[in-house]
Amino acid sequence: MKIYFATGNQNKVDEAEIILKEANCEIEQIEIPYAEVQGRLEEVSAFGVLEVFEKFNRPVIVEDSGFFIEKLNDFPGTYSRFVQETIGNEGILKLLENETNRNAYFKTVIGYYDGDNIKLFTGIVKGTISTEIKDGGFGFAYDSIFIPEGKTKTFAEMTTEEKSEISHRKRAFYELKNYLENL
Ligand SMILES: O=c1[nH]c(=O)c2ncn([C@@H]3O[C@H](COP(=O)(O)OP(=O)(O)OP(=O)(O)O)[C@@H](O)[C@H]3O)c2[nH]1
Ligand SMILES: [Mg+2]
Repeated sequence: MKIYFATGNQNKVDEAEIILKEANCEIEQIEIPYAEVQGRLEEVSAFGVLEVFEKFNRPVIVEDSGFFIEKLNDFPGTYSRFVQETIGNEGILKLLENETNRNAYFKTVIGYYDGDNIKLFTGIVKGTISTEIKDGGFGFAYDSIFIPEGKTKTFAEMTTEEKSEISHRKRAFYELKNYLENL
């Protein structure tokens, strides 16, 4: 089955392809921009997929993800991209300097629309923020400061395949796959 994925983020496409490889799903990235409403991930994905469908007229998905830090009241959340591009991981580590509560999680919400009904598929992975940047050359954005629970390496120290075994994106795309297989 082919899934059209409206995103400007190649990292997401690469991970989705790895996640769905053995499910004979083909991912085709389409570059149809959409407004990201100010709100929760669910709202960004729901409004975004409607806007993309209006222009594309075929079943399509969008994905909105965010990084949520417990001690900072779930900051940066839906502003993750802006925060990554401004203060970056060094800034996040500065905000958490000498902080013992380093709990954080990634969340992905995929919005799917085929003209009939909108479906949202969610994936969450909990973990902690490292005390220093630990970059093994993999991943992107916050991956080099995020240690998923039960692991000792950051996402950026794991290969994309290893990350995609447990990531928020894996969990959301598997929910989508299961839904599409039973359509
Ligand atoms: O370390 C990370 N590991 C991940 O697995 C991950 N997934 C998303 N993000 C970051 O969170 C923001 C999402 O924003 P986002 O969902 O709007 O994506 P985006 O704007 O990059 O692409 P698009 O799909 O909207 O075109 C952006 O800063 C992404 O870099 C991640 N950071
Ligand atoms: Mg975005």
